[in-house]
Amino acid sequence: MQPLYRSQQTKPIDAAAADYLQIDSYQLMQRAALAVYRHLPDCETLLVVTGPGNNGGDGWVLAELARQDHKKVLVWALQKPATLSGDAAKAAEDYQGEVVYAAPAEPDQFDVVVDALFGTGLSRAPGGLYQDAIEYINQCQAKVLSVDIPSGLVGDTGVAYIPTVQADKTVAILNMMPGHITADGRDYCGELILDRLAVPERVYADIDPSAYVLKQAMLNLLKQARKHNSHKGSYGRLLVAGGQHGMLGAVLLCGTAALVSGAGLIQLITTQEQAPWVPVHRPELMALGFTGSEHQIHIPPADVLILGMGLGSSQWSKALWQQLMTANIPTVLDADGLNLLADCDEAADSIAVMTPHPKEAARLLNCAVKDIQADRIKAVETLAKRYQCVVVLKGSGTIISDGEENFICPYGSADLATAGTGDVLAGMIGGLMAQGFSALQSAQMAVVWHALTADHCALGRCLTASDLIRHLPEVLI
Ligand SMILES: NC(=O)C1=CN([C@@H]2O[C@H](COP(=O)(O)OP(=O)(O)OC[C@H]3O[C@@H](n4cnc5c(N)ncnc54)[C@H](OP(=O)(O)O)[C@@H]3O)[C@@H](O)[C@H]2O)[C@@H](O)CC1
Ligand SMILES: [K+]
Repeated sequence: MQPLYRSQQTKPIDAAAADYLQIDSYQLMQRAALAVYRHLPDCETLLVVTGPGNNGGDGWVLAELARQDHKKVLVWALQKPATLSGDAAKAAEDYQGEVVYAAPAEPDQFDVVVDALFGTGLSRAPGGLYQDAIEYINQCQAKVLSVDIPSGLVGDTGVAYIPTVQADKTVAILNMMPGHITADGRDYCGELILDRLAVPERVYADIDPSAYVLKQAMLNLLKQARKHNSHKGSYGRLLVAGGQHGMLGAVLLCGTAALVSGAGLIQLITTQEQAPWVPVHRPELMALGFTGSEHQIHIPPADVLILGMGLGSSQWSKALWQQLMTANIPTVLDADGLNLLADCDEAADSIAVMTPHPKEAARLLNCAVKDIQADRIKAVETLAKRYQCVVVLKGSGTIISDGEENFICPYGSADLATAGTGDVLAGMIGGLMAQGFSALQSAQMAVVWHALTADHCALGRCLTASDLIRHLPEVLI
């Protein structure tokens, strides 16, 4: 899997790469700039906006390459060459073309704008001249290409400062960062290209990544034929509990998704009144009614429990939650199941996977949603360590953590921002666990499958959770 590194890991990566290529850091910068230049959209005229560090250095080198390639180039330097240091100073010195130190008039004279303001060294919100430059870039009609990362986007977290360059294309050099694909990253990078400068991944074997990118190929496991000599009992017994009055849809979506994911036997637990309606909607699902706190539920044998979708927070909800959480069944905890967990101090040993969205994560960690989004990796890791389980933090660039390693999904889109898609995901995770996949593997495969199905449907805002379930099989063909 593709590793993602934090900014503090990029210096050792650069050093290891230079060492492997047997070149110095300036030659590495030249290779980086050439790599970015190769991805430049077709153009005659370009503006290269350079900042104070080595990202700016890449820009100066790229500008010289373009000049030598007979393009009409203008560098807009936010920092005078005399104030630059190291490789960036050398790059500015080697540039033989035209330079300006203020915003060029007529921004629409350029075919392409290269954003070389900040890379991995961004340390605060861009203000003053830098803010003006980013706003200028964002107003240009030209195609915008960002060097390494859009300026203003924090590589470690994917938080986009206001303003951040809105790139059409981003060329990441040597390595990618979590911020390229989680939180705001996908909204700012445009087309994302990684250029490793022909340095193999093994060169960084000693450097611990912050996370890995999940891959479509993980789904190959689900494409394998099942043993001919098997039966429904071979694929697990699953309980799906939740759906207080008026919320039957949540457990139906979850149970149906588990069914389509291949789980053998599925029983829904909902209110006494709603239980008879379950087979009417989905004859493959069995149902059990729970009347309330005075009802000691006879819990059927189960390999996995999925708890929380539409569960609510009433006495009925709490009583069902309490009984099931102490039943010692490996549990996928979702939605209101997580909110009830946040309200209690009891140990919850049976949780195998939890699937919070940022608001649920914030309740569990007793902080604000913006604190979760400010560092999604830290949040998911903290939850995984605290509850000793696999955590799936949903949102743009869903992150999975088992407390040791983190995995980010690069697929999916805002098409999934619709009611019930979370219930579907929980059903898929539990459905895969019931078939014998580990909690981590189930979470990884379900997240990728769910996201790719949305991409495959390409229904935009018209996608519904039911569509998603219907199209799941097509991604495995
Ligand atoms: N090393 C190598 O071999 C290679 C590196 N490569 C390239 O280098 C890039 C990393 O370079 P970098 O470390 O110099 O960081 P970079 O992002 O250019 O800027 C840091 C400067 O910006 C400043 N600054 C920060 N925030 C600011 C703000 N809001 N407003 C104003 N100033 C602000 C900060 O100042 P300070 O925070 O120290 O006050 C510092 O002066 C990397 O992304 C890649 O493109 C490639 O060529 C491959 C080879
Ligand atoms: K940049």
